[in-house]
Amino acid sequence: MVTQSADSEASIALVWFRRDLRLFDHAALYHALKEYDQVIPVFVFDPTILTILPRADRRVEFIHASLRALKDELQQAKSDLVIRHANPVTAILELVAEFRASAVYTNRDYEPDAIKRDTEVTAALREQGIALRTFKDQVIFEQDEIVTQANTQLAAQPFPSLQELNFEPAGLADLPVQAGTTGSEALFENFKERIDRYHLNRDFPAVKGPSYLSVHLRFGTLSIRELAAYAWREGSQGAQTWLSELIWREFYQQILWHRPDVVHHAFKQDYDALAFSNDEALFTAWCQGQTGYPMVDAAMRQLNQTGYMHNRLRMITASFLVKDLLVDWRWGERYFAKQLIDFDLASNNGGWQWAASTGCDAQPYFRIFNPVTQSTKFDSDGKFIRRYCPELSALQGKAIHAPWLANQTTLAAAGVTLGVDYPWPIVDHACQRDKALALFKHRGRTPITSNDDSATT
Ligand SMILES: Cc1cc2nc3c(=O)[nH]c(=O)nc-3n(C[C@H](O)[C@H](O)[C@H](O)COP(=O)(O)OP(=O)(O)OC[C@H]3O[C@@H](n4cnc5c(N)ncnc54)[C@H](O)[C@@H]3O)c2cc1C
Repeated sequence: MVTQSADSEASIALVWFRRDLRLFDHAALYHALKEYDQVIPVFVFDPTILTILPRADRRVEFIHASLRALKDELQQAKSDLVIRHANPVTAILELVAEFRASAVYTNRDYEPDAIKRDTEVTAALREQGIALRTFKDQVIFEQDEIVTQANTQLAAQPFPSLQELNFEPAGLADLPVQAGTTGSEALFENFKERIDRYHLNRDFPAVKGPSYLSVHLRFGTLSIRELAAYAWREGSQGAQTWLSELIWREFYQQILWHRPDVVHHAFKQDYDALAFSNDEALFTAWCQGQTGYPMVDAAMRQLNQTGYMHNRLRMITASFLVKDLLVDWRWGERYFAKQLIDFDLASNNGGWQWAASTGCDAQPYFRIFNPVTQSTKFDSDGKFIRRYCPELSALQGKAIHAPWLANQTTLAAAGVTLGVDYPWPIVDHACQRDKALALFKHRGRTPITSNDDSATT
């Protein structure tokens, strides 16, 4: 498919992989293979991004393992992946010179920093008379394209270890997350057996309802077109609901593209003035899963332990942080960004602004999730809570959702002493809800009363 030892007559293009770590249905690769005699696949680890990450980062480990798989696949096709650890502008220019390439093909990335990087690379390449050709690949409404083309042998290229990149393993091997296209294919095959029941099961964190494909969508170890086409063909109610979720992802990517200011500001600009109290102790308790609200705590511990959180729980914990703890949604957004393996700027920002009622098409501010009602509704027998809050596992009945309401006998029978084994609630929901309503209604102006129209869900 791909060659390095270019003969002087052959036309050569680089294909620059970024968040599209696969060979199947890859727009830039498809076009490069069609238009050039020889194609050199390359990947660049950008030190500017890597240096701000912790040394053990599950995402870096996922990318590293997915690159290993991509490289193996290319080597089986008598090709290879060329990897550099350098500033992308410098690295791409050097690779162009090294391989005497006359074009660079890549798939578009819509994040503001990526757009800036690509603008710089485009300008630097233009000075050399080289084009950076970019393609839509991450979005749904694009044709399916299948890549098959054989070519000559490529000399073996080195593969840097995590240590050489100044990282260490972050425990990915202990999680049910398999990198690369092998991982995405196995998950997707499994999900196909469940897709028809997706609309029934997707909201219950103790049930294997969703696809768990988000990390693969994030790093392009599967094709969004393949998923959308499958759901469309399948056509069942479950498949249609799932397709609409894929479209939410698309929607948030479009928002980020058209309104890059949402990275730092509320989409609805008058909500930028919200005067959150930002209590650091409350924020820390939320991060650590020690709020005294079992559903919130189980969710935060799932995030901390696995790098994943169920969608229903992302909504509950985000709402709790903003509307119960009165902490700025950007604090929570940043914490999720650090912890989620599937962290995606567009979806994370969109999800947080939705929950905080500051976003486009967000839930109205007076809809405030009641964490106990949500818990009773979506984890009725407490199975999910018991998995992540084992100290509560012997609590029976409704007490699992609100231990502080249980009588002393029930708590003692379950071996739970509040304040010792498990925290008392760090805030009173009813009281905080009134404060949140007043805060949102007056948006930074002096609150007068909290006698608002409201709804509780
Ligand atoms: C506060 C908050 C933060 C979030 N942060 C992220 C994030 O950083 N990265 C991320 O991929 N998703 C994020 N989401 C969206 C959603 O929670 C996850 O995509 C989903 O839980 C991933 O699990 P899954 O792959 O099993 O989803 P499934 O239910 O199987 O859905 C399939 C795919 O559709 C897309 N999708 C589903 N729901 C949404 C949604 N509400 N918004 C955008 N895309 C969606 C995802 O790509 C997902 O993989 C966030 C949601 C909220 C409320």
